[in-house]
Amino acid sequence: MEAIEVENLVKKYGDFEAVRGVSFSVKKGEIFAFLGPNGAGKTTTVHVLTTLLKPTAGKAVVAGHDVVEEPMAVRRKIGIVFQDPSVDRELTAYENMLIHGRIYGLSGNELREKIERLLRFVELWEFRDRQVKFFSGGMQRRLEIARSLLHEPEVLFLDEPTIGLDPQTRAHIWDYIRAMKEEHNMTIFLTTHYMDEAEGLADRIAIIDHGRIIAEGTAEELKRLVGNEVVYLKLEGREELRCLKGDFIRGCKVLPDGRVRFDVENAAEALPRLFELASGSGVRILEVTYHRPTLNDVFLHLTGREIREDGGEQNVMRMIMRSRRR
Ligand SMILES: Nc1ncnc2c1ncn2[C@@H]1O[C@H](COP(=O)(O)OP(=O)(O)OP(=O)(O)O)[C@@H](O)[C@H]1O
Repeated sequence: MEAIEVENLVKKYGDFEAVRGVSFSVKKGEIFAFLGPNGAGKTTTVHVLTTLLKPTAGKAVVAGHDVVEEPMAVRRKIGIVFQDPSVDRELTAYENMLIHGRIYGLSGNELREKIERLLRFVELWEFRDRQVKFFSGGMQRRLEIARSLLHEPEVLFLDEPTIGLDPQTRAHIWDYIRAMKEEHNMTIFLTTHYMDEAEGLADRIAIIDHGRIIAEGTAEELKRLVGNEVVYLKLEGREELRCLKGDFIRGCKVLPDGRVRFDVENAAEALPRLFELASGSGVRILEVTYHRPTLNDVFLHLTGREIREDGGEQNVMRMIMRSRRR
């Protein structure tokens, strides 16, 4: 069954089309990532799918309900972790959980047990009575995740879940996300501009740019769009023998620095075969390097631009500015 189905979704702000006809579907139990640079339309799409914004055109069905026709039914079945912090900083972690649970009609022992289980899950149980304003950014994000799980959503939306966090905290949050999928078969839709996050977490990735999906597939499928993997060998031996011949070698070029570049389908599989060919031809291998395309190469290949890593910093600055304004 599809947990999310989106057809030709369009969202305009005035005359500006932020989402320009996107279509995709996400299967139940799948982690699906929207990967794209700042301003690509990721947050806008999340806001439409979570019923916070009405689409200008197109159709979106989440957890079996149309986002325009049955917004309340959608809301009951989804959890959201926003890009900007939304927990109450004056309250304790426990109080934040309690209020959120009550909004969803939970109470008594059931609510208390869930809060304990979830705060333990995100390793915040011992800090439950501390006001959130004394939490680090990572602790706040973990609390937001715990809170979003209180009503056992079928589909969880995470908008840039690790933006601005240090590498160790990011790794922790990735573990929680994987555990939610594995232990609860939860469908997770996440947006990110971090390629390692999309690659490390998502079963499938849609690359979004200027409001359009420009490619979709598993990380491996996307990388194949770029074409070959490349092995560079520094060889010692007769020059005319350096372009080793083999049916798995798609191209070979001697570079000005003396290294030889081999285009192959799969570098890991090609390496031992290149070693064999070299020793058979009496050529000695002095140095080996290889390059497998990254998702950045895919983005570059498709758009001619890079997904800029420093976009994260811009976002962090924006978050700081926004929280100062509050
Ligand atoms: N309320 C709004 N009014 C006008 N334009 C908007 C509004 N919200 C977003 N936009 C514009 O729509 C485009 C898409 O924004 P969106 O926030 O969806 O992108 P994003 O991919 O999530 O990027 P980011 O991670 O920076 O939020 C951007 O050009 C943005 O400036």
